[in-house]
Amino acid sequence: TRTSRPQRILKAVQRKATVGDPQSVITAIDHFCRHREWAMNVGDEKGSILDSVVNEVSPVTVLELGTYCGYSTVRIARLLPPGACVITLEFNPDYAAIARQVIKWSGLEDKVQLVEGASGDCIPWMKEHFGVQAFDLVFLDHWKERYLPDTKLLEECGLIQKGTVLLADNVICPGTPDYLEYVRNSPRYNSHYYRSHLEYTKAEDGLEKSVFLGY
Ligand SMILES: Nc1ncnc2c1ncn2CCCCCNC(=O)c1cc(-c2ccc(F)cc2)cc(O)c1O
Ligand SMILES: [Mg+2]
Repeated sequence: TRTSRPQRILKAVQRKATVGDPQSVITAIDHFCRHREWAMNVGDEKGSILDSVVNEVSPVTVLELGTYCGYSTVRIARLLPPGACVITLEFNPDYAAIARQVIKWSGLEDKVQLVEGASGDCIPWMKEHFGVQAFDLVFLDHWKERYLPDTKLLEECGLIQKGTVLLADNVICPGTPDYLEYVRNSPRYNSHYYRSHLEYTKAEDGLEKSVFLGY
């Protein structure tokens, strides 16, 4: 097919959503992915859980690993008060280009910093480049085998401090067994599993919320 799936998702947003209305962007993507073409957005069911965690934490600085088309970036940014922001890392330049347009359509570009690069390369530069002290919330939604090494990297870089909340997508499907084992058995995390479903399907999946307790 001539266009990519992310390009078709952007088209659905431009056709169905209202500029400056984040909820209409979210609704347009969910409708397209439920009725036209499945895509790996966190989706509406897990997205509601994400919303509740964002509201509970009311973070000032958020890190998102894995932007894709910007669906969860918009979900997070729309709930942030003025002065708060989400830094989102995307490895794939084609995905990043689409995400920038989706975020712009939602009118949330002032609350979002999209960085193109691999998590392992970018995380060590976070403090220096973005003046981040520590993240209040980290949403993990990138390569599933990178969840654990990147969590350890965030700890080593001092970007996770007492009270930082990690929220991980896909801990069942596709699954992140080594990450789950780590956060559930570490004395330095308090973990809770929010049972849900893989976006737009009946398959089980869920989000794991882990609060860092400090050293
Ligand atoms: N900054 C960075 N650093 C490292 N990797 C980076 C990155 N930025 C991007 N990536 C590379 C991530 C590529 C996408 C990751 N997400 C996934 O792979 C994913 C897959 C499914 C899925 C489930 C069942 C199926 F049958 C098929 C697929 C569902 C999901 O919700 C998923 O999030
Ligand atoms: Mg995911």
